[in-house]
Amino acid sequence: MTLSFASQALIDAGRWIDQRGWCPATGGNFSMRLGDDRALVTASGRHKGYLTDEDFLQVNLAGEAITPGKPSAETLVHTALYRLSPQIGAVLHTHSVASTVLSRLTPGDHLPLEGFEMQKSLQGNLTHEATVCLPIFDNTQDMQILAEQIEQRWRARPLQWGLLVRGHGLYAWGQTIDEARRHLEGLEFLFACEMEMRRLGGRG
Ligand SMILES: CSCCC(=O)C(=O)COP(=O)(O)O
Ligand SMILES: [Zn+2]
Repeated sequence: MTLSFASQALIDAGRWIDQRGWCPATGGNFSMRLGDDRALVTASGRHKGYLTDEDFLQVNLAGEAITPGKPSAETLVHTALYRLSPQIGAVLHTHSVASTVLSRLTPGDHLPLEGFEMQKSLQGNLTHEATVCLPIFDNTQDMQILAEQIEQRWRARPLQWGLLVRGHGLYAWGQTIDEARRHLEGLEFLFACEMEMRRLGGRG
């Protein structure tokens, strides 16, 4: 994976995500794996719709910057995911209204989604009849703690596709940037459907 391919892929993803309103007001952060031991991550505090080549830096998988700049405040979540699975090649973190609200409306540690054809947008999911369970973690400003909680839950059972942080947003990932984008878009569609079902009092 070359640096210029990765930064252009994340710039493109940022424009696309911004057009959908999923990263308002500098919210969100993105990364791509550059190899076994490093990743490219967005700099902290940048608007994700207007990223340029200057808005990225490299970090090792302990989350430490190895090129100049201040990495995203949430870098430790990205690097925890890269450590947990060598299959993960890209991570997109967004702050959509649906992920923020639905994660607050849902008690417990996961959001069940069932009965939607679009569950098949998530890798390995072949039917609307299975229940997709998306993990929810309580929000914290301590990224070390959040990263440890993710690692702990992953070791009990590997997580798939993404996770929600309550009242905060979604982390979606994939083997490639294209797969991460598909998981993000599929999950956002499912969240919007679930919100509408709850608003209308529907089931079935
Ligand atoms: C106004 S966004 C609050 C911080 C956050 O949750 C986020 O995703 C952006 O943080 P970063 O340091 O990556 O810009
Ligand atoms: Zn965030």
